[in-house]
Amino acid sequence: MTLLGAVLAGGQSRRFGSDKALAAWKNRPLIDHVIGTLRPHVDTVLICGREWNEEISAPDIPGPGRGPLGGLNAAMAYATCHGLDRVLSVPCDVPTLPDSLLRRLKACDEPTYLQEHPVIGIWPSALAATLDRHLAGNIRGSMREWTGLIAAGSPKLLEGEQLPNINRTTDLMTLGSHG
Ligand SMILES: Nc1nc2c(ncn2[C@@H]2O[C@H](COP(=O)(O)OP(=O)(O)OP(=O)(O)O)[C@@H](O)[C@H]2O)c(=O)[nH]1
Repeated sequence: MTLLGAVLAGGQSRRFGSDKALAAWKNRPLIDHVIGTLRPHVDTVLICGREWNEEISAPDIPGPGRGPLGGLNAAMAYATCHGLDRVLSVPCDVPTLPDSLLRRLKACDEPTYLQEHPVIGIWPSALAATLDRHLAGNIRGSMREWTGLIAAGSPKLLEGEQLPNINRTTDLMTLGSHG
């Protein structure tokens, strides 16, 4: 089964105070850490909600302001158009995604998201039309609402798996140079 890796990289970064995808950690922007971790797991990487260097990118559908679901909708549309069976979505602000988590999600046949961070999930492209319709009727759909609608599975992190999510500059300081 073919897999599109979608890096959800739009949003406002209000809590961070500046564009957090570009914030440097270990001398590289957060988004580059995420791309580097995701790439070995997928057939194609798509950056959703911004253009980024030479990467393939797509604007949110139906437009900006819909939150992460607008980016996921763009990824589902891209996967459908390019004959990719599934989408593995990740945020741009978790620079140390555990490989074990990505492997576990890839092994799921049904739509599945991580309970602690619903932006991280695996979605069959066959759900593209359902998501598109859902967003067409919502001002700003929430991930929780979407996952409830499709009755997606929701495993938790396993012991030892950590997900340092960077929302504020202090989160980056807490992460330090380890991780
Ligand atoms: N493509 C896309 N991604 C988004 C959008 N909003 C948030 N994201 C991504 O979803 C992930 C989680 O985002 P949040 O931290 O909840 O939201 P944010 O807008 O980035 O930050 P805050 O303004 O502080 O809430 C991050 O990877 C964001 O880049 C959006 O409208 N479009």
